Amino acid sequence: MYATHFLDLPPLLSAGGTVHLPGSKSISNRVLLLAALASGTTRVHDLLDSDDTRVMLDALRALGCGLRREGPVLEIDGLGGQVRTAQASLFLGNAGTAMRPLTAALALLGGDFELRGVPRMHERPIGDLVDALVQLGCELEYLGNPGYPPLRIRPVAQAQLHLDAPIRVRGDVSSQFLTALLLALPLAATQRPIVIEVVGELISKPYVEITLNLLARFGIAIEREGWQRFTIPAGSHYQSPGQIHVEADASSASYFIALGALAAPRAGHDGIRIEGVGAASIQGDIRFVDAARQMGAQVDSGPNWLQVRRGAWPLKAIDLDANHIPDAAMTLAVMALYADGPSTLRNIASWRVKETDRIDAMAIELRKLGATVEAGPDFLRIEPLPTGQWRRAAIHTYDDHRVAMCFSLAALNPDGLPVRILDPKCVAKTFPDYFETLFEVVEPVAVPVICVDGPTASGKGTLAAELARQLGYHYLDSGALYRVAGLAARRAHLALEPSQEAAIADLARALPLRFDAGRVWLGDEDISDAIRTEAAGMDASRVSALPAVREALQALQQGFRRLPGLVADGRDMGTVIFPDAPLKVYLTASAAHRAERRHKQLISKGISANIADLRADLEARDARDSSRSVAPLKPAEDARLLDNSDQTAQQSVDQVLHWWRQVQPFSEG
Ligand SMILES: Nc1ncnc2c1ncn2[C@@H]1O[C@H](COP(=O)(O)OP(=O)(O)O)[C@@H](O)[C@H]1O
Ligand SMILES: Nc1ccn([C@@H]2O[C@H](COP(=O)(O)OP(=O)(O)O)[C@@H](O)[C@H]2O)c(=O)n1
Repeated sequence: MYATHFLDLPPLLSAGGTVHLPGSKSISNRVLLLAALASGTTRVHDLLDSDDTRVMLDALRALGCGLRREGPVLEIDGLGGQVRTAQASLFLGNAGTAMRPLTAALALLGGDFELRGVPRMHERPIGDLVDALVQLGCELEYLGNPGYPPLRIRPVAQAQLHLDAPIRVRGDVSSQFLTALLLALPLAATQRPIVIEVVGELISKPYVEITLNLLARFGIAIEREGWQRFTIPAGSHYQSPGQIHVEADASSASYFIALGALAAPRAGHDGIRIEGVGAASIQGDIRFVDAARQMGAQVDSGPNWLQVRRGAWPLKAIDLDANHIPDAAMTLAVMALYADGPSTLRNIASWRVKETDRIDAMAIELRKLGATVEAGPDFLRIEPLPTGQWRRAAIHTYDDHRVAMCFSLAALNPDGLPVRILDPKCVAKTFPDYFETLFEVVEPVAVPVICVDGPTASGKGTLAAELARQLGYHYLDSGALYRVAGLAARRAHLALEPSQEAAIADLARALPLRFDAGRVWLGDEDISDAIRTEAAGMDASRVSALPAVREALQALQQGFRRLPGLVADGRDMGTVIFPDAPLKVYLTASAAHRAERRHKQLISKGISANIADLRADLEARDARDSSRSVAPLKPAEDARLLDNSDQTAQQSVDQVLHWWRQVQPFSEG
């Protein structure tokens, strides 16, 4: 997951390959609640691991459910319809799929509970559900604004509930209210049937279908008359099915279906293959496939897989009532930029009460890219964005995972512009590794590299590692490779001189080297400290003067150039290894400053050192690095010089980030 302030997606050229998607959020949280209410133990396979499922699991744990993880399987001991903990305060983040059903279940279970979430959760309506529960005789109280969480629930005896008249609930704001009642009311249907009547037109019916489907798996067969009247039979009892598999998330699949439809084919691949969800899915969002086909995508499917290729190009404009695929339809809004005419998404008023007001959010961000968009109370109309008119935009994501994911598709723009996604970690709600998964199947125009070259102890490593951290880029400490080569040669008793050049190069080519969490491994040995001594630096400088050794390490270094970008530090990053890098920095500081820094660094590690010796050593190393015949230490012609003798490390970082913004600007407005 990228926990950076922003993530810059380089322009993308093509896509192809296979993706395995995480489990569906809607199915995961329903299954967790049903397993918790049921009698018996349920083994849940392929559960989604995300913010929303985590808050649900924390809540169930607090309610006294036994939860055990066995590798990829989660075992849940059901409460059998009885509370174990009669009092709890539960934090449910921004998870509507936890807040709504838990409100209903806890109101019926009997206990003293408080339910809270993040500030946005306290702006998401729950009044219609609370009204329905109060009608029934449950005791709920608003702790903040009426109609919204946080809530207080007090115990009531089942005997006090009014279950004879049908329970009426509005269906036109969120289908989650009905889902919550359907999931929870079997608790009270042991003696008599319970009828629920929907007031107003029910939206998002497919999500209710998921609910009914999963209730059936847990032994509860709801009778339905149209979408208006639901009867929970007398004697209903939740029974664990023993094992249950969570399908991959069909809404998450929408980004990859769109990718297959939008991207040019990637050499050696046959479009995008999506594993874990397909034609047999119980999720309503699988019907996104129909919409994508309507826009021109070629989609083949099996029960639990999809294969998507680009068909019509440009895509065909669409005019769609998207009420049946509210979440996935956001992806269509971005696809519409690549269509042959204006597209309209209708009947999407529910977007306004999701993680954010999604109609406004989509309109504002699409306009930032340069698009012409009309936003109505319950519709969105998007004009295609022609070549030459795209703009470099920093996309605000409103703590809404779907905004972040669907705007990543803007990186396929024909103008070859990068896209900045602000607060990329918001994808953790349903798909923590979304960007990593995307990067596995796309081919960028070029992966950006920032090179930091310069003499020893100028602060290259410090600067480069911090830049990489802030940008979410990979980091290459190329000096470490020469240090390891020097160490390996020493251990092999090879003289570090030209007579042994071929042997050292062979050794370097076959190094079983691994970088992991800031440590350097050679085979099974952590050699991070062994290569950091001054003697190891000298040895590195010696082997690095041998052309065959440099040659042997070249491909290894270039292999670090992976999405979303790379910061590389060394001596010849800008001159030899990445000559096309868009930003090259040549970092220097006076010999006196550098000797002093190295001295402090060594002392802080408990290694005794003498400034005069260090200075003599580093000047000798500078001389050798600068005078060698291959890849001598010198600034690339297009490098920006930075003398940081009088700067703090933070000032150097700020300076380079400033240059990077000049090279790669984004408009925020
Ligand atoms: N701009 C700076 N000002 C002061 N000290 C710095 C600066 N940059 C780095 N340092 C310190 O200098 C030492 C050497 O930096 P390092 O990044 O290891 O250099 P290099 O990779 O160029 O050999 C470190 O202890 C680091 O904290
Ligand atoms: N790209 C690189 C990186 C390091 N090196 C060599 O490897 C030695 C150690 O590099 P380093 O970056 O770890 O050294 P410091 O600058 O940290 O002292 C340098 O003195 C160079 O001789 C190189 O030749 N080319």
